[in-house]
Amino acid sequence: MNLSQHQITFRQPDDWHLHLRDDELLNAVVVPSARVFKRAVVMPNLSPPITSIKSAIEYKSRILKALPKDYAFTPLMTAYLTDETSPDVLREGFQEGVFFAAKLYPANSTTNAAHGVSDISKINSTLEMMERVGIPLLIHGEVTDSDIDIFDREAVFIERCLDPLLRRFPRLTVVLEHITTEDAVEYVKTSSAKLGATITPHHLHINRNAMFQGGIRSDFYCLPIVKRERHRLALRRAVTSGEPCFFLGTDSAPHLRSSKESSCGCAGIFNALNAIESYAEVFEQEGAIEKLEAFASEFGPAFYGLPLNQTSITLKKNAHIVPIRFNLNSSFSKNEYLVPFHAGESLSWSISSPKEN
Ligand SMILES: NC(=O)N[C@@H](CC(=O)O)C(=O)O
Ligand SMILES: [Zn+2]
Ligand SMILES: [Zn+2]
Repeated sequence: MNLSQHQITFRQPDDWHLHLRDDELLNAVVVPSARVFKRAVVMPNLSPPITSIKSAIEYKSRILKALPKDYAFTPLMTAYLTDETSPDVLREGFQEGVFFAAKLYPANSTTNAAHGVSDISKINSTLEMMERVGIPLLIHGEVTDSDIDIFDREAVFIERCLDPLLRRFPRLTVVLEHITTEDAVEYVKTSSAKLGATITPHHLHINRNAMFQGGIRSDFYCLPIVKRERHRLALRRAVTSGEPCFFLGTDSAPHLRSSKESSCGCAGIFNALNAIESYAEVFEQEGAIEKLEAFASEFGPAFYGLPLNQTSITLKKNAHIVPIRFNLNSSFSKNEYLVPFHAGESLSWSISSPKEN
């Protein structure tokens, strides 16, 4: 890492949790991610979800086709687990290099999770196979029981589902995605090195007040829902702790304006436009900018046993206002657009294009 007051150059980062969507929206959102990140773990919660080898291969080729020619970007594809997942298909897809990991959405826990797993015991044989073969399990860690308060769903998931799962499958590689609580930070930190966690930029910046600042603000609604201030502070300590179990995953989750501004708005924050700048802001505020590289570019590959990127990126001290809209092309209705995270706010760092070392 080359660090001065005005510029930081560091190993090119990867995004270990990303929603790229499909079709025209994919074409619009892939570029902001691919201009910064070398690799990204692409979430399979499309409609219909990515459950077969064929659909993953086809989706990957649509992603690559949506990239400008000179972009070197590797999408790492995931399989969406359902009650009906065939362990043989998953194993074959992994061994052929199509699937990088499998994603567990508890049924109805989040966007496009209706086909998710209704009860973890239903996928026992799949989990046994994953542990044996070495397929990582990525988890949206929230229970869905209506009697559990939405702010407690992650902590209850850890206690009721994750902890028993890790006891049953101690050699399974597991990532608890987009953690949002002090409880998750403590649990992951004190578990075996087989358990890691991704942390988003937005959960480092906002607490639950943001959703109700002067009115209801659906742009700050995502799942797991943002929590109290003490949880945000615990997450900030986690990312700057230098603990290798915590690594970067933006969970950038674009939804069209009509889906966000609605009486039943979708969960998800589109942060791909300025994700690395957003993380840099946090690390600088915490007086730990020198810890950014390990979190963004080293702990993820180390966790997954992948090579480190040999390219680098440069962030320059260049305060700028984030646009209030990310416009879409004419294939969308003219009322549609995306609102980027930090819309209208000032961020201190700007990225120059990635370059070779
Ligand atoms: N994070 C979100 O609020 N939304 C994600 C789904 C997810 O990651 O849970 C989406 O796909 O929109
Ligand atoms: Zn999720
Ligand atoms: Zn997500």
